[in-house]
Amino acid sequence: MEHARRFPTDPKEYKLCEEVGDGVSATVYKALCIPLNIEVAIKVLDLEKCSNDLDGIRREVQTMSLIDHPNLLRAYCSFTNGHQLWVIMPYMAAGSALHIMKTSFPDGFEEPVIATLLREVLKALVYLHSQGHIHRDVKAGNILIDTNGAVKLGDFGVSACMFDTGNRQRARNTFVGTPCWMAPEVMQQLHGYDYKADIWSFGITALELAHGHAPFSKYPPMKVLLMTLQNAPPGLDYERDKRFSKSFKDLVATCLVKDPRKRPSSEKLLKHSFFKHARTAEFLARSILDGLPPLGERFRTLKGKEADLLLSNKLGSESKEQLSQKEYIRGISGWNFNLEDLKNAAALIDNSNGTCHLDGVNSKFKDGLQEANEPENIYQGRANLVASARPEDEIQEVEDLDGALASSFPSRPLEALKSCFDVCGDDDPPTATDLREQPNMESTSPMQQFQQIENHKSANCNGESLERSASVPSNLVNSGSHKFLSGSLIPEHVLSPYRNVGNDPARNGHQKNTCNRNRSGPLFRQMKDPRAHLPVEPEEQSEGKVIQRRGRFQVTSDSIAQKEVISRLISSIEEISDAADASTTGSSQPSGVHFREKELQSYIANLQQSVTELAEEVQRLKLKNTQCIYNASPKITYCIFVSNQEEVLQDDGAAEPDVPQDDGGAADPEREVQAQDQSAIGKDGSEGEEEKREGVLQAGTNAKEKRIRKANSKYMGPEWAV
Ligand SMILES: Nc1ncnc2c1ncn2[C@@H]1O[C@H](COP(=O)(O)OP(=O)(O)OP(=O)(O)O)[C@@H](O)[C@H]1O
Repeated sequence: MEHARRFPTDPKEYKLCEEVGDGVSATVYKALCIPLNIEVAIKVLDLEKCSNDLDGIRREVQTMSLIDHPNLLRAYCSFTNGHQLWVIMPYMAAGSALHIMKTSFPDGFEEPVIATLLREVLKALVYLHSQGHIHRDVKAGNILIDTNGAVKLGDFGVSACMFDTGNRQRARNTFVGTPCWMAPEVMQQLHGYDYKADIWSFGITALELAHGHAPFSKYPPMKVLLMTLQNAPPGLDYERDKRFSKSFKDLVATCLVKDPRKRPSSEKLLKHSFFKHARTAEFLARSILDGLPPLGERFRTLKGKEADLLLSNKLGSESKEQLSQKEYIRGISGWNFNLEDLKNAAALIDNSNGTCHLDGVNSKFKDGLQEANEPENIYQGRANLVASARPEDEIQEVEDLDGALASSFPSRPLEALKSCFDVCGDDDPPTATDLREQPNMESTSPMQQFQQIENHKSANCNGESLERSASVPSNLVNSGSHKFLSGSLIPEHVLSPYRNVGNDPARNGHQKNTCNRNRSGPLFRQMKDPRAHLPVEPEEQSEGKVIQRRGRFQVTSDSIAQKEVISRLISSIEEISDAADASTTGSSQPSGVHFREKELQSYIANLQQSVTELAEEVQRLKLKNTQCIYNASPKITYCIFVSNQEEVLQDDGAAEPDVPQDDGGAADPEREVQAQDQSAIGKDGSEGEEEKREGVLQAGTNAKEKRIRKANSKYMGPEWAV
C-alpha cells in the first residue's frame, strides 16, 4: 500500500511536472515523489490568500489524513512550504468525472457508467457519514478517477464534522457548497442540516452525470438558489431522459426530495435496485477512459476554452450566464457568489415583524419598483412573460436589487428571502402554525388574493386616513405573520409617490429607459401539488389557466396575478417609505405617518443596539479564541486548530434525534485541546468568572501552545508540530 510508505515532507523531494487542476482555493499539480519514484498529486494552497479560512484548511487536511476508505482521496502527508501548504495525495490520472465529460461525453454518460460511478461515491458517503462527516460538496468535479477505473471522492475543503468544536453539533448552519448541488435546507438555513444534504447533492450529481451538466448550471448563483427553492425538484422526466431506466429515475427522485427527512440515508440508498446496473472498475476504464488524452493536456484545453469565453465576454456584453458556464467548466465550488445580491434581497425584509425597510434604496431599485408599479409596465411585463416565458425566466430578476439596502445583512439570508418570496419546500405540508398565521393565504388562490386587494383598494381610495389605509386588508391582516404579504399596504390611489413625478425629468427619463425590461415571473411558489413531478393536463389546473408550459414548469394566469399582487405590494411599501420621507422634510402628513415613523425609528434604534451588543460579544469570543494564535507564524501550526467560532455561534442547538451521538467517533484534536482548557480554567462559564478566565487563558498560553503542538503532531504528523 502506497500510503503505508513514508512520504517525505521536504518540498525538495518532489518534482512538479504540470498543472492538472485548479479550484477556488488551490492549484493541483502532477508531481513525482523522487525518493519513492511514485507519481503523486500535490494540492497547493496559498495560505496568505486563504488566511481567513484556515479553519477550513485545517478541516480538509485533518479529514484527508484521518479517513481510510478506498473510495476517498486521502492525503499521504502535508507540510508547509513558505506561505504555501502542500497536500500530497494519490495522483488520479484520469482526472475528475467532470473533466472527462467535458472532453468526451458532453451530453453525459451511459447508465451503466453512471451506476458504477455513483455506487463508488455512495460507498464513500456511507463511510464518511458513519464517521460523522458531511462532505457538502459532492459533484462530478470532485469524483476522481484513476487510469485503472478506480473512483475516489475528493475535495474535503468544505466538509464538516458533525461533532466539530466539541459541541456535538447535531445540525449545521454554515452556508457552504456549490449552488447547483446545494440542498434546499442548506440554502434556507432555517433548521440546520445534516448528512441528508449530501444525499441531495448526490441526486444532483446523478443528473449531472446523465446530462453532462447539473440542473440550472448556466445561471448565476442567486438565480440557482431561487430556482432550487421555488421549483419542483429536478428529475429525469424530460423527453431526452427516455433512455434511462425506471430504477435510475426512481433513484434520482428518491434523493431529490425537498424535505431532508424523507430522503434515505446513504446506507439505505446503497441498497437501491439501480446499483444492480453497476459494473467493475475495468468496465469503467474501458468505456470512458480509452483514448482519453493525458490529464495535463485536457486541463490546458479546458483552460483555453475558458480563456476564449472570457475574451468573448469582454468583447461582447458580459452575460452572467456565460460567466457561470465558465465557472462550471472549471468545475469549481466557489462560484462568484454575489453576496451583495443576497444582502440586498434579504435586507428587504425585517424578519422580526415583516416590516419592509426601503430607506436608502438606490435609484436603480426605486426605479425598478416604479416600473413594476406602472400599470402599462405590468402589462408590458405580462406581454413579455407570455412571449418569452421559459421555465428559467420565471425567476424574478433579483439581481436588479443591486446596491439596495446593504446595511443589515441577516445571518440567514435565505431565511429572509423565504419571507420575501415564500420559498418553503413544496413538500412541506403547512403546519398548524402556518395556517393560523395565514388564515386566508392557504385557502385563497392568488387570483382571489389579487381580487381582494383590488376590493380593498377601491374601499380606501376615497381618502380615508393614511393610517387606516396603511393597514393590511382583512384577508391579509395578521399580526404574527412574518410573510411579506403581512406588510403594510396602501392602495396606490391614496398616495402614490409617482403621481407627483410628472415634472421630474430624471425620473421620467429613467422610466423611459427601463420600461422595456422584463420583470415577469412569479415570486410565490406554486401552490403545493403532490403530483408536481407528473405532467399536468390543462383541465387539471386548479390554479389558473396555463399560458405556457415547458417540462415541469408552467406559467399560469395566476402566476401573472401573483406578479400583479407583488407589484402592488411593492408599490404600497414604496408609498409608505416616501410618505415617511416627506414627513421628515416638513410636509404635512396625517399623524398616523408620524406615529409609524417614530415606531420604525425606535425599532431601528433597538435593532442597532442589539447588533452592537452582538458584535461586542463576537469580538469577545474571537479574542478568546485568538489567544492560541497569539504567536502567529507564517506556518499555520497554531492556527490550525482554532475553532470556527462563527459556526458555533450559528448553531441553534436544535437537537436532531436521528443523528447518532458522539461515541468517540473520529478523533478530534480540537476537542481534546478544548477539554484540557476546560479543566484548566474550571467549568464555570458565568459572567463573573470572565476576567478570571481571561487571566488564566493568558497565563496558560505557553501550556496551550505545547498542547496544540502535541495535538498537531499526534493527528497530522510530526511536521505539524513545528
Ligand atoms: N488527486 C488528484 N489527481 C488528479 N487531479 C486532481 C486531484 N485532486 C484534484 N484534482 C483536480 O484538481 C481540481 C481542483 O482540485 P480541488 O477540487 O481539490 O480544489 P479546490 O480548490 O478545493 O476546488 P473546488 O473549487 O472544486 O473546491 C479538481 O477538480 C480535479 O480536476
